[in-house]
Amino acid sequence: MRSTLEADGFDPDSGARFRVATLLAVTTIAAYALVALGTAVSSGGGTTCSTWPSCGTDPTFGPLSGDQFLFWAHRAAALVTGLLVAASGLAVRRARLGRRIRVAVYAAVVAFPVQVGLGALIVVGGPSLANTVHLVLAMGIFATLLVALVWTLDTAADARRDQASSVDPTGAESVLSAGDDRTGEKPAVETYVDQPVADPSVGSSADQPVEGPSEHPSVDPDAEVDTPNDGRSGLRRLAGAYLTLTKPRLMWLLCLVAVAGMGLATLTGATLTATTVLATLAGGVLAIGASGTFNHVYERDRDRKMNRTNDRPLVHDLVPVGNALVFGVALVVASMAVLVTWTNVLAAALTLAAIGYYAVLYTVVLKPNTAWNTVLGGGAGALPAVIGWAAVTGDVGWPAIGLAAVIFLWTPAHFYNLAIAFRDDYARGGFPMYPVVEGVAAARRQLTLYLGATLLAASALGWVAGLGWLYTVTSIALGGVFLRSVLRQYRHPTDERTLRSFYVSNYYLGAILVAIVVETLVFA
Ligand code: HEM
Ligand SMILES: CC(C)=CCC/C(C)=C/CC/C(C)=C/COP(=O)(O)OP(=O)(O)O
Repeated sequence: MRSTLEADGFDPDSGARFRVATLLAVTTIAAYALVALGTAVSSGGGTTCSTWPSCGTDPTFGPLSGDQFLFWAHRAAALVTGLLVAASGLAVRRARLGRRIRVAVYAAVVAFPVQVGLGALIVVGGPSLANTVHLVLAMGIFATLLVALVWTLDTAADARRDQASSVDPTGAESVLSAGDDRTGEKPAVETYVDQPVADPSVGSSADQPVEGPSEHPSVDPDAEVDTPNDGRSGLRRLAGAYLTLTKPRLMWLLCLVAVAGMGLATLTGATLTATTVLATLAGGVLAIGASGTFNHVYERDRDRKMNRTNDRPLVHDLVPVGNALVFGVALVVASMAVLVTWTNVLAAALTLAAIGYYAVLYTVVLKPNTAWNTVLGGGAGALPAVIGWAAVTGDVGWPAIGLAAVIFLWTPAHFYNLAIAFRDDYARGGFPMYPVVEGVAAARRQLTLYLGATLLAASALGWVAGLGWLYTVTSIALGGVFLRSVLRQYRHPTDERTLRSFYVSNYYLGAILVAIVVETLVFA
């Protein structure tokens, strides 16, 4: 039986496709390093290098300054990436991959020498427009390669499914198409059903004996705290229940976002005092606690239906709903009092908006009604960047908006991992999360593209804010780790790997935020 891919003139060997994908992945990560180094080089001042290609220095003798190191690293990365792009062009041609993949990779092959020419023009004193075009084209090359890579991985997974079907057209095909997510490697135990869940509101997959993600015991940070009858004294259990309502595990990263926003604000020359830092963090923690509490109250009936959340305090009446509401309101009042007293009205108003965004816009309007809930909901988590900046300066600035954009784009790359792993659970709860509505393959594609956009936004932020080598090196290293982690899901789409990407997403963001804080507050 000829597979559909063969009928379309494709090479049916999934192994060959995955090998091309590996080369494309390395090329894409190298292209990202090139973009990140490029933004660092152009924001670090164009005077360090005055000649091309020698940079006016000999790299083998004498210590290089930080800027010279970045210039040399940029040139070395350009050389390596150029060779990889050329090799990728040859590889997609030889593997007879689909037309759109070839066109995308060839476009990168053609654009690359143009980039080199523009780079040389900038160094020898070309117009400033050349700098902007150089940067935009670099981002375009990265984006084109990433899209080609995603298409290649998709066709490789399709080919693998086709191959598995043709090996066993009766049993395996039906198992794979109905129950597996395209891999055929470990059916039934750890892989996903690659089809949307038909009607999320009735949790259609709830009755299937799904093993793995939906039953995963450890990802819910609240699980141990909430478990009723766990032998703790009544008072400690009650305190634990109230603490759980505030969603404490989320706080460190959101606080780090706010501190990074404050750090960026100091680049304007504004002074940062210990009072501002402490008050912003205290007000922020109280605000996150308030919005988390309202989220628990509103979702208590759906939480009861989901394995991941059915041990939450309100599901077990550990806290009466009325008390939880009073607790939430008290936290809002305390947060506003702290922020107005020790920071400023703008920071307080933005925090109130963030509470409304998460507790009402996301929880009540978006989450139960649209698969866009995560994308649009990302604005809530992005606001702390602007809040931190506003607490220091009393206004809103571009670097803060740049950081907010990074968080906004990062959110789907963060949460879709969890949504994929727990898609049956979300379906049970009646939530139209993207993988529930559109299927796992589409969600993974989206998350990869959002990750690419996050990496580009992080580079743009480095450019706008003039961040230096620590931020650049951290972005490249952790960005590469995050991208690799997500790309590995295509080849090994298990819940374990998907959840690993979820945690890697937090480490990535945490690391670049720490780099911002160190560069702006420690190195300054
Ligand atoms: C629409 C936006 C977001 C959604 C839907 C989302 C969803 C989730 C979910 C469901 C969890 C599991 C923990 C739990 O049950 O409470 C989680 C964990 C977490 N999220 Fe997000 N998240 C979003 C945005 C953010 C943002 C903006 C940040 C910080 C900048 C963040 C940081 C974290 C952290 C630190 C964890 C804890 C991971 C751990 O258990 O160690 N999230 N997120
Ligand atoms: C300053 C301030 C108030 C900021 C608020 C921003 C905020 C708390 C963003 C986090 C969003 C988040 C972690 C949602 C959790 O998803 P979920 O609620 O869908 O998770 P669940 O399925 O576990 O309920």
